[in-house]
Amino acid sequence: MEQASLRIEDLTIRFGGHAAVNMVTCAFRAGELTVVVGPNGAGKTTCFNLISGQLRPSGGRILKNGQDITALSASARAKAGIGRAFQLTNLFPKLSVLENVRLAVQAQHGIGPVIFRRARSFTRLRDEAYAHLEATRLQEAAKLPVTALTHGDQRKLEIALLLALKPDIFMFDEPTAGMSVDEAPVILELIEEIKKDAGKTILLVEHKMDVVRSLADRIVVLHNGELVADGKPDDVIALPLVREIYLGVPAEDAA
Ligand SMILES: Nc1ncnc2c1ncn2[C@@H]1O[C@H](COP(=O)(O)OP(=O)(O)OP(=O)(O)O)[C@@H](O)[C@H]1O
Repeated sequence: MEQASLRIEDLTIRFGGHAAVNMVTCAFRAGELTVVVGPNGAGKTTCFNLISGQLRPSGGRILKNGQDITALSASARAKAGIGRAFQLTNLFPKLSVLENVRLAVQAQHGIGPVIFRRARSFTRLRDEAYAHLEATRLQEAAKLPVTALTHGDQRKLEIALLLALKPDIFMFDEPTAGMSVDEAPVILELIEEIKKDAGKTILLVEHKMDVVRSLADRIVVLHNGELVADGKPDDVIALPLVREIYLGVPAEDAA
């Protein structure tokens, strides 16, 4: 069988006596979009935090392309290709949207935030940054300071910054949360675009069932920190256990 691009084994974290993620084992493959679902408090975000390195597990391990990355810091994991769309905290608020993405592109090329000696390389980096703004439909906001962005545009910028890092594993935690009905489809189309690249592995935490159905190749269900289902969307959604715990309806009443 094809080697998983990302594998978690017996992943566990306890807060006090409570296991927020409990012995979760799961493999993710390139070319596959897995949606992680589960009720509030199921452990989805905690699981993401463990994979991206914001939290250290109490037990278990994380492998990327067969290499154990459990001991790596969050930034080392990002460099290793694990890309997570984050709330915008590391931005330069006085700089424009384009400049912020350009700095991310520059960092990905291993160039620090230095004054440019060569106009040509500067132009190349800026063009690359602009392409990410086009992909996220942010080109009209290119010159705005990041503080002037609407909530929806901030979420798009998170994804533009993620694209700049060129990860091979993409992690999105409710990417359309708080977006208007006009804006959400842009993000979903963008995720569809990323999905076309067979080399990319995508993990998505999502509550909205229409989004889950339209994007998922596979669904993993967490409940009380444990993995309770893992499989093809139709099969998982049809499971009585999933209908009860996730949709909150007895199986016979589910539409
Ligand atoms: N830093 C922490 N300290 C203590 N408990 C925590 C911490 N982080 C998460 N938890 C607990 O772990 C459990 C899982 O939380 P988590 O946020 O991962 O759930 P979730 O599935 O993402 O829920 P939601 O859909 O509401 O975002 C919850 O009981 C939560 O209270």
